Amino acid sequence: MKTDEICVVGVGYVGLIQAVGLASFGLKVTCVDLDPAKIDMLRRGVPPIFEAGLEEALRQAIDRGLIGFSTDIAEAAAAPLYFVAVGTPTSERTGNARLDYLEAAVSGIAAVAPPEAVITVKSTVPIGTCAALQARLDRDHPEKLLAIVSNPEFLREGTALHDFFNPERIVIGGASRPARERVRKSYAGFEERGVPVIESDTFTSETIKYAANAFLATKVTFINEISDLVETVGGDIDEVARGIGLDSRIGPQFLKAGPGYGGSCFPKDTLALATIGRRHGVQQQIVETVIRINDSRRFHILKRIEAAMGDKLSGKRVAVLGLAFKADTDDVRDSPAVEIVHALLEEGAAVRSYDPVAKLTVKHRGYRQCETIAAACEGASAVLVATEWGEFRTFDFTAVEEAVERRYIFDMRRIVDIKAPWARRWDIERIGSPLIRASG
Ligand SMILES: NC(=O)c1ccc[n+]([C@@H]2O[C@H](COP(=O)([O-])OP(=O)(O)OC[C@H]3O[C@@H](n4cnc5c(N)ncnc54)[C@H](O)[C@@H]3O)[C@@H](O)[C@H]2O)c1
Ligand SMILES: O=c1ccn([C@@H]2O[C@H](COP(=O)(O)OP(=O)(O)O[C@H]3O[C@H](CO)[C@@H](O)[C@H](O)[C@H]3O)[C@@H](O)[C@H]2O)c(=O)[nH]1
Repeated sequence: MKTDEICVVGVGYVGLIQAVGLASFGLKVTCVDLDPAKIDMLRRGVPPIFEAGLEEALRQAIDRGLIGFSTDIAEAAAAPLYFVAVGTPTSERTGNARLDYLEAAVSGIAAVAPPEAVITVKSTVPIGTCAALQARLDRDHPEKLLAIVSNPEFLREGTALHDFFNPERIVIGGASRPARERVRKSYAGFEERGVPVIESDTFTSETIKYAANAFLATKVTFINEISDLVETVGGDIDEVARGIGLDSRIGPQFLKAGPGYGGSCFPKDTLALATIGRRHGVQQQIVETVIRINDSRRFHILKRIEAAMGDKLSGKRVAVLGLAFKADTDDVRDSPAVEIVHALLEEGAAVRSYDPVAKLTVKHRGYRQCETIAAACEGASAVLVATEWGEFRTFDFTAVEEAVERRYIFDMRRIVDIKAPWARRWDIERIGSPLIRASG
């Protein structure tokens, strides 16, 4: 490896995008991941995740000879710059983010890295983590003068490559100015385009990441509560959202009412922030309330479905359209759709699901994954739209009218076309709206 090369450790949703993105700038990137199956796929140019544009970008990087893959960190032994993007999942015991993957990765890097190498933490980590890692490196490898830099990631799944190439800001935290500078240089192209760069200490940069996610989760939770109100008092939640979102102080994004936030980040990061607050005696009351409201939302949805189905789900068949936590991704981590599938099965319902890309590994007599919307709807007493995939927006439910047991849709994403001719023949209930009965 040449000394101007970069090593990315942990090539999941974040690391792989980072690696492919940096390679597209002409930088030479070595990717290291513990998972041999993932590395094997990547070597063959096959992305282990579903993400728009990723396959093409990966193949280009391979063809240009700018990206390599390994399960062995020693193969990246001369890199002056490392990016670490390993998972930091919730600890069941503490509620905080687990750091064992990160600590193992940083120890592995420190053992092989050349002197003065920079280890950049892209993983989302509890405030104080980077300072603690720096202290550990200074103690265990004093002769190497290794530097930790915090560089949180803000990409969204489903638009990850687009977000990598169009960041709204770059945050670089670290005690060492030359180390921050080295990370900053790898993003030079963005800065030339006017993307703001925030340089700070690591406490600030780690807090920015948690505060951003907690704020967005709060915004979603706020509109969901207003949506509950609209369901009862009347009105249209999408118009309410538009009406407030046009106020530039509020902004239009993250005001789509739905089943509650999910995914691998918001639930984990809000919980971690609340835990960090408590640990430091500074309770984050807004975030704690947001978590509580969001957690109870799935129960609220289930109650509405139960009420519409005559209070008994046992023995009934439900079609669930969508499994991913949102559209355009295959990620099912903390997916509201998946939680609803589990809840329905627990209530004794039989569930058939369909998702264009996401797959579930649930083994249950009452559960079947289908290859088409029509197959999922076969014999259903309720059709639940759980993820906002484009094909559900345009689907003509005339095609399944004869196949279903009852023409009833519960739309958790407010995307089915209620103005379409077929919609008059169905009972349609949506988050944020009262039941619209079939008009014949
Ligand atoms: N997914 C997102 O949208 C997103 C966005 C911003 C930030 N983040 C944060 O980035 C981090 C990574 O998230 P992700 O979704 O990419 O996770 P992921 O689970 O998709 O990928 C993590 C990868 O790290 C590998 N790994 C674990 N320990 C390793 C080690 N010691 N050496 C080498 N590889 C190792 C795993 O095999 C896995 O492939 C998390 O902290 C997350 O909170 C995620
Ligand atoms: O108006 C909205 C917007 C989002 N959501 C839900 O909120 C969750 C998160 O959505 P989104 O933010 O689009 O997806 P993520 O890929 O989880 O991205 C978030 O989490 C990442 C990991 O930290 C950050 O990098 C991103 O900036 C941050 O948006 C999902 O369940 C969405 O369905 C809504 O219900 N209504």
